[in-house]
Amino acid sequence: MTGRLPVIGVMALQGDVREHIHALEASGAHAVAVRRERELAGLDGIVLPGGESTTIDKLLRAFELFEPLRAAIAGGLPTYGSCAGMILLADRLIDGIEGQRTLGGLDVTVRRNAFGRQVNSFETDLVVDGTPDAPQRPVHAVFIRAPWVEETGDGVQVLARVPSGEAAGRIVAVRQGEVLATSFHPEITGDYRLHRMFVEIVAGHH
Ligand SMILES: NC(=O)CC[C@H](N)C(=O)O
Repeated sequence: MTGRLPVIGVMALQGDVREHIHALEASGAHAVAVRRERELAGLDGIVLPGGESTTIDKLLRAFELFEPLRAAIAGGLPTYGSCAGMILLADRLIDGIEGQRTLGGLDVTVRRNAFGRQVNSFETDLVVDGTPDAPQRPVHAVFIRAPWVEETGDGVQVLARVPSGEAAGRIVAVRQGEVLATSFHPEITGDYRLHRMFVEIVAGHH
């Protein structure tokens, strides 16, 4: 794709869409909001932002975007899901609400709201394999009613685990081919190394 910026969509049904658009634009991509099936055409990659996965599931169906997006991801569209986006990418979900569906694409089991009520939201520094300057420079990770990855399939690389505390060792960043997911929200910290990593995955895909 020499000569042009990769075009990366941000699913814009709910959640922190603007922050992801800003992070992508700051990371060498052209970012566009996606609400309709036709807006999937011509994308080199897509980001599924955080928000509330049960609401996003309903909106995906209301906007008739569920099936086209599922098919695009299954067809190899590079995808990055953060928090609720990680839930949407999970092939298997624990603690979803009744009837909640996921788009799938990532061979993992994800536990929704995994960190429990006491530690609903917290922040920690962690090393994310594959980010620029890792392991010397950890990523400051913000978790908001976050999921974790309970189990990974064969082709899934674990990029980060919670370093300490009650949830020490829990998997919070994974990659499978061109699909990337984090339990946390790098779009709100001003450190865009995860977005840069995703833009590089997208650029390398073509
Ligand atoms: N910050 C987030 O995206 C939270 C995810 C939310 N708990 C859900 O189930 O979708």
